[in-house]
Amino acid sequence: TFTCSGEKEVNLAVQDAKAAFKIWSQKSGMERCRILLEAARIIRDRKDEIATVETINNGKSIFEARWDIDTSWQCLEYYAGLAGSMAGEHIQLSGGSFGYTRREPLGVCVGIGAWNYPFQIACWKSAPALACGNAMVFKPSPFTPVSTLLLAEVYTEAGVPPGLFNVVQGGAATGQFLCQHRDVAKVSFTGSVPTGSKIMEMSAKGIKPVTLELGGKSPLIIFSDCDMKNAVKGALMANFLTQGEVCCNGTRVFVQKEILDQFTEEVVKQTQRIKIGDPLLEDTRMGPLINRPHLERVLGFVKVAKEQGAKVLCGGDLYVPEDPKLKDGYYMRPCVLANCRDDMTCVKEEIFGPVMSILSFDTEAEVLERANDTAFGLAAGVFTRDIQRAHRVVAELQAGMCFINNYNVSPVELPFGGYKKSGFGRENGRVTIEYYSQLKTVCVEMGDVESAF
Ligand SMILES: NC(=O)c1ccc[n+]([C@@H]2O[C@H](COP(=O)([O-])OP(=O)(O)OC[C@H]3O[C@@H](n4cnc5c(N)ncnc54)[C@H](O)[C@@H]3O)[C@@H](O)[C@H]2O)c1
Ligand SMILES: NCCCC=O
Repeated sequence: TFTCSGEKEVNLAVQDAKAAFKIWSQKSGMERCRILLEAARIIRDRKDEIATVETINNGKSIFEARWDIDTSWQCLEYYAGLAGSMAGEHIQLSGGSFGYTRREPLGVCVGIGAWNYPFQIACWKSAPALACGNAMVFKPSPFTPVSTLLLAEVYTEAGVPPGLFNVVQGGAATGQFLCQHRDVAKVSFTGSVPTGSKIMEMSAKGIKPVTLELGGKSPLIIFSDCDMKNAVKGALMANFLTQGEVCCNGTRVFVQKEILDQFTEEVVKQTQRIKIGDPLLEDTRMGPLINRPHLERVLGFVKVAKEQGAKVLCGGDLYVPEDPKLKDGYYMRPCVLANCRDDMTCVKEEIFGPVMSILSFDTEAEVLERANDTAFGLAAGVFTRDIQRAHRVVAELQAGMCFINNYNVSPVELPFGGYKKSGFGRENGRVTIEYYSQLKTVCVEMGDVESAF
């Protein structure tokens, strides 16, 4: 049980972060690099312990939580590597005068996280922020408050100044205090579209830049010339990681008519094999959903899908594990829906649960139009052996993160983020440095002032 941080605690956290910023921002990139590398090493060494905490925090399988922790320390390593090479430009002007640019940190940045990847989100935000010389106050979701505290412990042990990475706990009210705080220079948010819109509004009042990593309803397009085995594996990866609670999931699975039956049969077979149960057991691949209201919401989507004419090929109902201690857990069986149409609720709205909707298509032009017919634009995927078609199709897809012949892999070297209502700004990759720093231009006169007066 955690106490929500109120205005007083938020003020203290920001004040402390501000003091730490003064020290941290004066360090050289190489000094910051060494401390971030040490933090990455500590996470790697404590991987099993942190993954266990994450599983208890969120409910995802321990198998998957370990992947999350890997992409977390890798992110710290990646930005540690960039910290030492951040530099401006020197620009020669006439008469020996010149200009130069300095890449400077923003100050105290705020990170606000969702509950599906608590530790990973905190790392994906704090690593580039700290690498650029900023401080960060982070608020995890109140549904998953625990693992981010371990990250604060790790940074402290690695040698960052006290308060450089501060954690406050709470929900909307705490988040609002953070966004409205006058000493906060930037807000990086991961969560739903409606909350993202509120964050942007609050930040606009203080002219604060924002990064918004929001929801999605991403298309996965399977052409008839695909490698069937990989396409089926890709569809499962696109729908059932973290109990389907993944922002970039490819939940609209468009399958070319010629292979619809074969693909569907294989997907259903594999989905029914997913081992559901105690997420701390090594062979479990799907744990419980985040909480009871969310479970009921997801089951509600399946009910509406049936009413609108979809056919449930498997799952979509409550699952009660044999282990009596799990009988009240928020489990459901992963669901595959067939006979879906583009106008159905299950195809239009983000469900954020283990529900795959299969749709059929005839031609490339048709599927592209249907795939892009959404207000979201987070991710998209295509399976085909025709390499020209693969690149032609992704060039047309309105999504920030596109996969060819795979889905939901997260190399930290690649920028991640959305188009349209799925947000803007990026996490990971070199470009994210731009979102956590500002450019100062210095113009140097080597001669006399040429005055108009
Ligand atoms: N694009 C991405 O990278 C990404 C990653 C993970 C999750 N998501 C999205 O997140 C959503 C699920 O997460 P959620 O239910 O935690 O989202 P949410 O929007 O309900 O909450 C996200 C965070 O915002 C805080 N918050 C809520 N109201 C706030 C307010 N008015 N002011 C400030 N902070 C406020 C919450 O306490 C939480 O920490 C899904 O839509 C999912 O797609 C996106
Ligand atoms: N591993 C990336 C997941 C982000 C979205 O939920």
